[in-house]
Amino acid sequence: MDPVHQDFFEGGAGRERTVAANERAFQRRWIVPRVLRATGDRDLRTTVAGTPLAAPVLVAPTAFHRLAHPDGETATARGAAAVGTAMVVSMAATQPVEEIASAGGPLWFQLYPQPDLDFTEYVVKRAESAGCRALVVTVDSPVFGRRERDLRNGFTDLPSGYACENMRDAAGRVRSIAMDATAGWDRIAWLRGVTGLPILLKGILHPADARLAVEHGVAGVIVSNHGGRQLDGAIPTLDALPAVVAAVDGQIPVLLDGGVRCGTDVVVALALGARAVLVGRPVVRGLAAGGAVGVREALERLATELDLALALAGARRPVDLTPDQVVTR
Ligand SMILES: Cc1cc2nc3c(=O)[nH]c(=O)nc-3n(C[C@H](O)[C@H](O)[C@H](O)COP(=O)(O)O)c2cc1C
Ligand SMILES: CCCCCCC(=O)C(=O)O
Repeated sequence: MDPVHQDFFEGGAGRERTVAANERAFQRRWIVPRVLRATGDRDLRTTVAGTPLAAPVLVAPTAFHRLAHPDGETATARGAAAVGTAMVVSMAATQPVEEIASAGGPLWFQLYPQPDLDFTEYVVKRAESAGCRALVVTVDSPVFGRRERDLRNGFTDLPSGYACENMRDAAGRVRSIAMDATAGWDRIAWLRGVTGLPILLKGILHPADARLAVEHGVAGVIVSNHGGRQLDGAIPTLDALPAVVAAVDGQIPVLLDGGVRCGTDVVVALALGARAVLVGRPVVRGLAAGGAVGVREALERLATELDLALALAGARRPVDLTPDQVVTR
């Protein structure tokens, strides 16, 4: 991969403290296994916002897949479909959502709230028509994070021949993605009025925001700091998870992303109350290494490791894990 593009995929905001801390937070957790629990007949399946998943690991929305592999987002979707999980298509995808949907697996669509409401509605309807089953609204980006690597590399736009294909308006012109610092909770109420799709908010870290999310009728929250690409110094997602889980009090599912790298990480997040996790960079690395097959292998490896870790931790199903099975040292 072009090292400039690799820096885009791997990098984060500021001094990348939060990027590193997301992974480190998992290193500080230890699993306390239960025994003699008859875990022979394991079942990894779960359902989130009406979408059945073969395992509680989804593909996080990440931008610009054609820079990682010529087959782009369609290859990622094929890899996700092969393992029976959902891909969240980024608003900054480099292929049209209709084409990505041809892979056949379940898709959700990620949206940055745009200041132009008519255009926002147009994009949402397009995702709906393409068959997306949920809308993931990214709420941690009122402005764009300062990505030092990209600034150093002069990477400010897509190379010619690439575009954010889901930002085309009705006339076929590609709009720039705006970060809308004017958006408030009323925007979520407005979105609920324009789509029947379940809405999940991505980028929740504070328990008070989790409660507001419940009050605004969303179908789920994703505890996320955008993989450390927005607010450097933001709390690692695993550290934020327990308070968010307590705040929603079982009323809606809580998902988590950031730093999930292996099956035992998934076990820890599930035990602390996440219904499922999403993975960003591991999927992009799989895509860069081997297209759809690379994505499939990255996701398969996580599912296989999760299956093994569940058995060894004494759980037959993800819901059998309990918070007392994780300690922090
Ligand atoms: C290269 C890259 C591009 C991303 N693009 C988006 C995006 O378009 N929309 C979004 O909501 N989040 C985006 N994210 C954040 C991811 O959805 C996710 O929160 C994060 O990658 C999870 O952390 P992980 O990479 O450690 O798994 C991006 C992350 C990366 C690494
Ligand atoms: C203004 C371009 C938006 C691309 C956003 C992709 C993204 O969220 C990221 O973290 O990178």
